[in-house]
Amino acid sequence: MSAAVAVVGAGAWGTALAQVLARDGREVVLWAREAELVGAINDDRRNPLFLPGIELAPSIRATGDLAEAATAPVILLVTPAQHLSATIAALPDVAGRDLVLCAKGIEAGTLRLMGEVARDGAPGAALAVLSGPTFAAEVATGLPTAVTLACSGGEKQWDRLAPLVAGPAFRPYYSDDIVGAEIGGAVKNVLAIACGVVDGLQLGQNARAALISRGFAEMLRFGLAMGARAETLAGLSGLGDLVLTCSSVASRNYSLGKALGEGQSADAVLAARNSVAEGAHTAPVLASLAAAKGVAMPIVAAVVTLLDGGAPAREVVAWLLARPLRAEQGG
Ligand SMILES: NC(=O)c1ccc[n+]([C@@H]2O[C@H](COP(=O)([O-])OP(=O)(O)OC[C@H]3O[C@@H](n4cnc5c(N)ncnc54)[C@H](O)[C@@H]3O)[C@@H](O)[C@H]2O)c1
Ligand SMILES: O=P(O)(O)OC[C@H](O)CO
Repeated sequence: MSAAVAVVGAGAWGTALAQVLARDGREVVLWAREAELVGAINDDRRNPLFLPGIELAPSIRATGDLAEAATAPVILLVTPAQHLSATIAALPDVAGRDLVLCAKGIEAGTLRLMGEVARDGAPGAALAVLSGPTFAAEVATGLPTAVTLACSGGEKQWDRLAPLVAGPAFRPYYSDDIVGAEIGGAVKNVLAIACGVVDGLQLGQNARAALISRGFAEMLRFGLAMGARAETLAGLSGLGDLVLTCSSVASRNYSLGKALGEGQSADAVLAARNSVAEGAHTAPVLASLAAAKGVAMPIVAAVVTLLDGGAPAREVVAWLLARPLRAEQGG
């Protein structure tokens, strides 16, 4: 008999989500791309590559067989955004299943949001997006948080998914705004890099707060142009995750930005990591998409310049501050 739920991707977030779903002995199948992780999870109850130091629930069963994971009626897709399309293409037919998208990013080249990638790759599946302020290590140790669970299938789909996802310390809130939930998670990663730069340059807490606020204005402008609802962007998957990710070195995106502000190059920082910093991939794609929609996103443009090594961080900040004065609200 197949498990009630499968998690595809055993990085930090997929492993933490498996831990949430596996409460009360529920069997969860966790697909790991790395063969050594299958043994480590099944035999040692550990994920030493991506979530070290956490003992995993006994009802999590790792597999290296994607087809086996795909037999579950509910499948959480937790690969990095740039690998979602290839992962879906490798799945057997998942028509009629619930696919819960958990990656936060926009696909390079095609400029597709994760929902578009999944709709194209798995046309008959019922899509949902799970997104919010969720550092994997905190979630895996049972610290409380709340997320947006946006369901393309409306309340009927929510009734299927919410009881699976919700736990004593993991509280989903219903939405039907798939695009809004996706955009918050993708854009906040780029803005977190910018916040890290501000802190790497030691520009002060006022500057960080100002940047979060002006960054949110960019997220809102872009989101509205893409068809998102303002209240979704102001919720857990938008502002909530932005505040989290812009405030802590536990964020891979923020810590990348901090290193840039301290004078390191993006290439050097990323080459030393095995974990993903989605904002580095999303930034140029987001800048292209915003340009195509006629949406001004100066902070995002500044992050693109910094990631490319196009100018020193202090110069990029000076450029941002010297832009023409304008009204706080508006495009
Ligand atoms: N870590 C978190 O706290 C957290 C929280 C919420 C959302 N997310 C999102 O979840 C997604 C996954 O991030 P993560 O933190 O679990 O990853 P991670 O940085 O912990 O691990 C990297 C992951 O990338 C996978 N990978 C590498 N190359 C691949 C390929 N060619 N095909 C498929 N998979 C490949 C690895 O197997 C591994 O699962 C990202 O979009 C991230 O933004 C992460
Ligand atoms: O470590 P980050 O920057 O990828 O952030 C992780 C999560 O998205 C926080 O919600």
